Amino acid sequence: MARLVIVRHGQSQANLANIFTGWTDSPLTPHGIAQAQAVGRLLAQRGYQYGAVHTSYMQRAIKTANLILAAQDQLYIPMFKTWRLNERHYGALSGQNKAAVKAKVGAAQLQAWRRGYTAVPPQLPRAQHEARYDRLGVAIPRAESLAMTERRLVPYWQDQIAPRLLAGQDQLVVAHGSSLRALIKYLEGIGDAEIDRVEVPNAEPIVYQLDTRLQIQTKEIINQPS
Ligand SMILES: O=C(O)[C@@H](CO)OP(=O)(O)O
Repeated sequence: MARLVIVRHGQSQANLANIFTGWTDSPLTPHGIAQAQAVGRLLAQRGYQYGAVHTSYMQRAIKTANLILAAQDQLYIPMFKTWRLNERHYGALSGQNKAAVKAKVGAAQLQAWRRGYTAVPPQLPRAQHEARYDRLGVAIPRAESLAMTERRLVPYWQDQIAPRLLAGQDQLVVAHGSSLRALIKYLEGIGDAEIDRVEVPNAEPIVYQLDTRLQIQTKEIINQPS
């Protein structure tokens, strides 16, 4: 039996400004840094020890992971960074204010893009070049639905996270609202029509106890004391 701890990054500048983020590399706010440190202290109190930590190519997740590990005195553990844990790519919505988009397209369309499973946000006319992805040999998406996000995330789960859990090592995953919704959908077998009800707040760890076949034994959401 092994433990899987998943955490969404602390508040980013884009979160604070109510801006669609996606693959935009928005930094943590001072509040986001404090949230990440508080998560680390909470997990330290529980004495969790990880075999490895997995995070994305985005600084808000990488820094949150490091702040958590620092508070747990586990900065030494292996950290794996993968584009497959990146936030869902928000396409042409990236960088736009959520309230302004809602005023333009209406609440129902906004909700479909934000929380639906198959809705693809408006695509960028061409994929943006970013040096960090050059060596990966993958096409940067022009926009992603949650379903597309799940499809690119699951191979990483199968290749890198599941084998370590099966070996009995606890794992920490620090990622994003919708990349974690995709993982939760996959792990819990949530239906396509039900996933719109799943929200993953910043810096609120979810702890799964998994059996030797990686079936969920227990799920606990750890709320930070406000
Ligand atoms: O902007 C984003 O990339 C995500 C997460 O912050 O936003 P939303 O919750 O609207 O999908």
